Amino acid sequence: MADSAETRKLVYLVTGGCGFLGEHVVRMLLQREPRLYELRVFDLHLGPWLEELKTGPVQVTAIQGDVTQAHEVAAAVAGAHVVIHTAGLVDVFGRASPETIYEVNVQGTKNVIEACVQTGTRFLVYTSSMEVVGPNIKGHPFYRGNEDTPYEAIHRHPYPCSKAQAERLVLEANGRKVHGGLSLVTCALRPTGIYGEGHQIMRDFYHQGLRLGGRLFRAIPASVEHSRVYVGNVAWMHVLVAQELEQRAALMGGQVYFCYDESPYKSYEDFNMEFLGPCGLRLVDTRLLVPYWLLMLLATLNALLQWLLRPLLLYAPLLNPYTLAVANTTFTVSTDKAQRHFGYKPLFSWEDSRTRTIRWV
Ligand SMILES: NC(=O)C1=CN([C@@H]2O[C@H](COP(=O)(O)OP(=O)(O)OC[C@H]3O[C@@H](n4cnc5c(N)ncnc54)[C@H](O)[C@@H]3O)[C@@H](O)[C@H]2O)C=CC1
Ligand SMILES: C[C@@H](CO)CCC[C@@H](C)[C@H]1CC[C@H]2[C@@H]3[C@H](O)CC4=CC(=O)CC[C@]4(C)[C@H]3CC[C@]12C
Repeated sequence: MADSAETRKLVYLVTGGCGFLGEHVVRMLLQREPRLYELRVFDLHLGPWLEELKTGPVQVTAIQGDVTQAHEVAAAVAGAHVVIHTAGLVDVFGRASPETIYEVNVQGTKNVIEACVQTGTRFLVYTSSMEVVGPNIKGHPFYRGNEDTPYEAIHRHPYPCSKAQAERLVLEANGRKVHGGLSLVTCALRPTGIYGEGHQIMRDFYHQGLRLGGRLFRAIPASVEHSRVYVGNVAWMHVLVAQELEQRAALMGGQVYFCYDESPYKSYEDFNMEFLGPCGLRLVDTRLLVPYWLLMLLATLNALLQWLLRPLLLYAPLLNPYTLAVANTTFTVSTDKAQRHFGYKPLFSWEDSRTRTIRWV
């Protein structure tokens, strides 16, 4: 029934569609959007897995392109009903320069907005981040907060600064007239730390644990809690928002939503052990041996080494003053805004999310 030509008429574009989150959004759209006629997957690097999707009832169009190039973005957006903009440079390790991070995250987002306006695309869903809120440079905890919780969102690092700037542009664009005279409807989703199949840092921790004889060493107190969210639920929330934006434009346009599910609040390391434990690793408590000041010293040394070695090679370890500060600051969200505004309920239970992630690791 859903495969008839009359029901399939929507064209979606997913930027960053070959990334960790983007791939899940693409697959979720194919499973859960029966009105889909064409799915355009736009990315700097296209994945070989896209080929297997081309045999289904939906026309899957792979577009190799760069969001920093306005003409490439406009060509991809032209004729799309909905754009889900997940493309971004996720770098808190100093791999890319601040200029490149801004170019991709801010200019890239500007290009997407302008392309919607020029070509008449009305619905834009932006993948923002919890990082636009915090943790801030003062290390203030954000405890069980929601979208309206007051918090001093002051940042210095290029990644959160660029995400905050891009999110503001997207929200300000809500209501702009697009080609044809109708209004643009935008909203932004703010995932907390995403985990699940394809989460590269989780694999890195796993391999590090194997190298250390099946052990990982606790560096952060167990009392520092983080919210985490399963990638399948983040993808589901994007699909649902995209589907509901037209009907609920007045309510949802210009809004931000944290992405949440039933994953437990835990420290970053304890949460990772939910998956790495069943894969044979154990977390050794060495916090009394490695006090915080020593970790900070190591993180600062890493930053110094990165700077000194930059002319010769790229030294970008996981530990630096910024990642240490994020890992060491409580950031948990507790909200039902997405449920109230567009009926979101997690598609995957915590048990499901955990099992799928363990299987992948
Ligand atoms: N991973 C996480 O925990 C979180 C991620 N986010 C956001 O979610 C989005 C997706 O992140 P991930 O999937 O984790 O990252 P990712 O790096 O796996 O995916 C990003 C995708 O964007 C593409 N891309 C990068 N530069 C591009 C350019 N100039 N033109 C076209 N495509 C380009 C990359 O090739 C990649 O496929 C990002 O916007 C990120 O800021 C938000 C919160 C948490
Ligand atoms: C001190 C180390 C000892 O084990 C642990 C270092 C862990 C860090 C690499 C991660 C801790 C928190 C992560 C960030 C957080 O989940 C929020 C994020 C949101 C985003 O939008 C992008 C990714 C990230 C910044 C994420 C990156 C990795 C951590 C800093």
